[in-house]
Amino acid sequence: MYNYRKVTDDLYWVGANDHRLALFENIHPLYHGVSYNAYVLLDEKTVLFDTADWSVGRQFIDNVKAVLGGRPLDYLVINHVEPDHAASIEEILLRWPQVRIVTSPKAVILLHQFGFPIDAGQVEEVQEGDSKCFGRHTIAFVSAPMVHWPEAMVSFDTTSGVLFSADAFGSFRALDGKLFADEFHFDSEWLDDARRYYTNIVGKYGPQVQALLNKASSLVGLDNIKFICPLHGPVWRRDLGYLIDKYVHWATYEPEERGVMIVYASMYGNTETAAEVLSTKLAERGVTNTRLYDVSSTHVSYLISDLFKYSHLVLASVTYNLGIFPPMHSFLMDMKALNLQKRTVALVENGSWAPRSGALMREELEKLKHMDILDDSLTMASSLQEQNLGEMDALADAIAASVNQ
Ligand SMILES: Cc1cc2nc3c(=O)[nH]c(=O)nc-3n(C[C@H](O)[C@H](O)[C@H](O)COP(=O)(O)O)c2cc1C
Repeated sequence: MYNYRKVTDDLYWVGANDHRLALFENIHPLYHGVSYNAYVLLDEKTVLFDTADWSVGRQFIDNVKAVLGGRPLDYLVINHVEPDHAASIEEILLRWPQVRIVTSPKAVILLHQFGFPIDAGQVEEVQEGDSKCFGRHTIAFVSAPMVHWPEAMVSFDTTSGVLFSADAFGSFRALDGKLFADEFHFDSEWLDDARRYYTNIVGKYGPQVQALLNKASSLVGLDNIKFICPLHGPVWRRDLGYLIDKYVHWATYEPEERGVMIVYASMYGNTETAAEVLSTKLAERGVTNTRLYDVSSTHVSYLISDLFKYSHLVLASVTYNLGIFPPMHSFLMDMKALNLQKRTVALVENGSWAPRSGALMREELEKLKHMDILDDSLTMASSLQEQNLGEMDALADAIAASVNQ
């Protein structure tokens, strides 16, 4: 049974929701599912923008057929070839063999690599600056390299102001029958999923996202964008500035809020206690926009997401066989892989015979850009003791002063 949604008078969402996938990209946990979005434009010509993951292929095809209502499918525009969007291409070609494919040259190479059987004769390659008229609507194509794959492009309908944004502006979480961001309480229901999606999937490519935002501004004009139709998550038709502002923060690695993320690594609870005591002391100094995480039981995608949100970070770690506690080391490696920068960091180390974690974490943090590592730190010997409380107070003072700057 079809279940499509009308976006504008002649544009339809024909995607579908997946609630069964446990790990997105086989890495990132999904507790609220994910949507795979595709769109059909009914102009003089009919145009499908992207397809959907194989897992929702039946629903997707039902939706496309229902919207076409017996009309042929004339064009398939492929903005992004990642299999969670391109997997159903073959199904489209089998059902509408005369369809013509409009995509970037790099996408053609990847389509062949993935074994999606496109015929050279049915492909129309487009470059940045090209546009194509489908009747009433003219679509301009803008390359979006490494947002987040090399072949990615976005398509802008110069007639209706619809930006088909590929994976840009996407989000985890299924749509569950709704579609538009204004049909949700986005801030409370979606923002964390949208941030966790961007920071872990696209976060490394801040400069490339900034380049795309600048192109959208110079080539298209942000005021001319009336709808944002991403490949995951809600469609935006109002308050686009809210979403673009979030992207500007995330792409430039500027924190959204002045607050403190305390991430601890502890085996027997002593370092955990120290992290709690620090959080208490921060609260007593009026710093209450804080979050406390156990690095062992929090999936790193959530830690990365909140690190893009908050201005300050405390890393409290045991020493483990003369090294950093492995889950804490993994978190540091993920920060580096995602180009994380521009944060103020405080360090707490614990060790029972040769504490080293603080120095080792500092070494890793110094490899990141624009990280301000506070001089004040704390070294514990197995557990927090009376003689440590002076250092702990000084550390809390230094963090509070920095947050309140
Ligand atoms: C397997 C293991 C390896 C450890 N390796 C070191 C080490 O190399 N150097 C050190 O000073 N302490 C070492 N410790 C002690 C811890 O760093 C820490 O002091 C102790 O676990 C208490 O902290 P916790 O209660 O937060 O786990 C180790 C502890 C364990 C269980």
